[in-house]
Amino acid sequence: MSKPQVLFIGEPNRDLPEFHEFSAQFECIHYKITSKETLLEDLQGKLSKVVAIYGSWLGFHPVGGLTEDIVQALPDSLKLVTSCSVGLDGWGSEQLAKRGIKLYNCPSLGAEQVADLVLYHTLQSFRYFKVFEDNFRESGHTVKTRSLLQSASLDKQTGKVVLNSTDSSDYAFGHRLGDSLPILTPFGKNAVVVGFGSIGSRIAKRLHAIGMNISYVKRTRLSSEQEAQLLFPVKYYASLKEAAPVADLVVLSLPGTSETENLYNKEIIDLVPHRSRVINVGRGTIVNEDDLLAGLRSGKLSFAGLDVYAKEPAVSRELIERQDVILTPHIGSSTVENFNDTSIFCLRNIQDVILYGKEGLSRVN
Ligand SMILES: NC(=O)c1ccc[n+]([C@@H]2O[C@H](COP(=O)([O-])OP(=O)(O)OC[C@H]3O[C@@H](n4cnc5c(N)ncnc54)[C@H](O)[C@@H]3O)[C@@H](O)[C@H]2O)c1
Repeated sequence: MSKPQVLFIGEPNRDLPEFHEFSAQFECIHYKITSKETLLEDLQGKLSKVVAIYGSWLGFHPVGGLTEDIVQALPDSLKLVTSCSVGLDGWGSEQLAKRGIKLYNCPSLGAEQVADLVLYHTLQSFRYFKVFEDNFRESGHTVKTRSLLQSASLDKQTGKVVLNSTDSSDYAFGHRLGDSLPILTPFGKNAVVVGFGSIGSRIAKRLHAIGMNISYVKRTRLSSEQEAQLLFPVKYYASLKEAAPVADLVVLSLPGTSETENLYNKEIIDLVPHRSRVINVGRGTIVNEDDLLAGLRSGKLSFAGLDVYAKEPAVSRELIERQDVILTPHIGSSTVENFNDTSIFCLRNIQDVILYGKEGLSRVN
């Protein structure tokens, strides 16, 4: 008897024992999406018997996501689509539901990793280690580097450090970047974590560990038992607008939805303290990048740490060139452990639904 066919539009780790078991049970079709036309043709032709799609991380993004026309072309045999990602943008959840096809994402298996990245951005946001390192690599001299940066200035308009080459020989402690930017410790400063789910709560734990006071914004407050279980003190705010006046640092760890679009905008930037900082690991649409850049140019904001972007995968040139902005290419959860864990989660869901008649975990439609 022939094995049920599963379409892989992204690669799992084929060395995993779980994949070996899976490939003994299923006919695995490894497929590269080249164009929408070819995909639509193949779905009606050589892929017309697949029972499940392993969507991996990228899914159908190369052809603009699981759009209505692709969903309509999916074979009647198809029972489920799995995504390794938490985010649901581009996965055609509602259209799939209309055709009776189940969509599964992965729960936040990489939440710890995303929180690690926020810790990195937070340390950068107060200490500017990267600016020091970049200049140190140029000069190869510890005191000279600190002296150069202490006598430099940060051009707020461009976000670039402008070195003053005539004054670099005096001893400098390294506690200032030019006249305008003091290097501060995060210890004792206020972090406002917006979106207090799997990732947000782990971010809070790390930022508490470096001495920050933690406030959180969530639609509904945690119960007093849930707050006690965190094992560190937290303050609740019902909205970012209410929390903004205390926010030395705002961390955004929310999904990208119509409700969260432009949540961090000029109105919020006007409310935060002078030299406030922002880190976004949620989705790019949450930050109004024009307002963010205006905030940096005016000096109201002293730092932005971004892992996600409004027009991802593209990033604005001005963000790239500014030294008061640290950019990472959407790698918050990108570790081998998370890659493998999410693969195994998706493979199990396919086995459970197709072979064992179970419901599967983390169904989203
Ligand atoms: N940068 C990365 O690599 C990376 C990796 C994984 C997830 N993410 C993003 O992080 C987001 C959060 O992930 P998670 O695992 O913590 O999800 P989660 O569902 O556990 O938590 C999301 C939290 O946001 C809250 N929320 C949603 N809308 C809100 C609003 N309008 N106001 C206040 N709170 C709101 C929810 O109530 C929930 O507490 C994901 O949706 C995804 O977009 C990014």
